[in-house]
Amino acid sequence: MNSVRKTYRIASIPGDGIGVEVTEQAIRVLKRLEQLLGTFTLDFHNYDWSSERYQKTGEYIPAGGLESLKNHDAIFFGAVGSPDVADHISLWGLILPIRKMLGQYVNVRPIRVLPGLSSPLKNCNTEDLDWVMIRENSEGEYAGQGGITHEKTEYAIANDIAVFTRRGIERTMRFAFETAASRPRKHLTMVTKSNAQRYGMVLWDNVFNELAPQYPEVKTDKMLVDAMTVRMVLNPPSLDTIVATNLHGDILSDLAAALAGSIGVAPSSNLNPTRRFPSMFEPIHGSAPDIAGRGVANPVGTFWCAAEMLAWLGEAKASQSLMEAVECVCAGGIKTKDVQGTANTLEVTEAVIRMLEMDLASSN
Ligand SMILES: NC(=O)c1ccc[n+]([C@@H]2O[C@H](COP(=O)([O-])OP(=O)(O)OC[C@H]3O[C@@H](n4cnc5c(N)ncnc54)[C@H](O)[C@@H]3O)[C@@H](O)[C@H]2O)c1
Ligand SMILES: O=C(O)[C@@H](O)[C@@H](O)C(=O)O
Ligand SMILES: [K+]
Ligand SMILES: [Mn+2]
Repeated sequence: MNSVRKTYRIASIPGDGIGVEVTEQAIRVLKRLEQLLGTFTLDFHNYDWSSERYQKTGEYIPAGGLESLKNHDAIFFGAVGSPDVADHISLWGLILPIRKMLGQYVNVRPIRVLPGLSSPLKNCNTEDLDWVMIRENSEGEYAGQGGITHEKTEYAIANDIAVFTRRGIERTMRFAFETAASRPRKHLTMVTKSNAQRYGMVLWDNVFNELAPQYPEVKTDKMLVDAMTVRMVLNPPSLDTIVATNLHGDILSDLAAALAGSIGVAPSSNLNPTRRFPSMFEPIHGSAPDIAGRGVANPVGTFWCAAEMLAWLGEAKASQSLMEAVECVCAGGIKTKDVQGTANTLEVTEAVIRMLEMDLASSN
């Protein structure tokens, strides 16, 4: 059978700090995988959008930049944030405009205790923590509405308005129900704070309750976000798919990653499910200035992102091979310090490449 070799145009935005370190290594792994499989080409275009660039030019994204991202099949992102730039400037200068302007309205954050890694929780094994968090990715406290007046006076007044729209909620909830339905346990937990926030969060709950009957195969429950933190820690096996607002999802996904061993292993997919514009794949962690430049960052979260990106592009075999190689390397104890290992970023990367070579070279 003649199969057409597909080419995917990938925009890479390494960003700042360890974002640059882990992205570089993940691209090496992806390029080796491409060579070994010989069934597709990943055509990377590097964008130097970073805090350094902002300090030089006054902008993270140059004029026309967002438009040029639209000419890609996917975006591979590292992290943004620098001790030299206020965090709200960097976030709103780079990552949030991409999420918003490219319609990436859900942020999918799967997490598991990978083989060879351990949870800080007692008796929490691989099969006990296997979740996927669906984070609303366009509104809530991140909607961008708000302001400050009487700044720098004793009458300063500031607000960030939490915005919830029926449309924004419904598209996220539908994605969450579909995700839950596609998983063996078919269980969806909705996270809310509708006891204190009586408008936006009540609309959030109501849309969820209205949609639930349309997905009869999905079992559901509801958690107030404070109690959710307790359940995540004390009863991880009781959870499967989770849907949360932008801010709650941001916070709970860092907790989830820590419970699975480290923030350094957790991936995220900023998806535009309509596929009108490209989706963006990035580890959930930030630029980690405390360890940047030392070559010790855990690249596993970014490798997992690479696997998620391949799956989204339709390269299921490549995605699976990559994830299997990453899991074998973790199981073999080649791990960074955050997951109780002694290897550095490069050593983990090279071990993953060797594992891919062993697995795939023979089959081609
Ligand atoms: N989407 C993004 O790009 C994104 C996400 C989160 C934070 N940030 C930004 O990153 C900067 C730092 O934020 P922070 O310190 O709150 O969060 P962070 O995720 O960068 O780091 C939190 C802690 O986890 C550790 N860590 C993170 N990733 C790791 C990895 N791969 N391997 C080993 N250890 C790892 C760090 O060393 C640090 O101790 C800030 O400017 C923040 O705004 C950006
Ligand atoms: O707040 C955010 O959305 C990001 O900075 C980051 O924390 C993330 O999790 O993507
Ligand atoms: K990131
Ligand atoms: Mn976060």
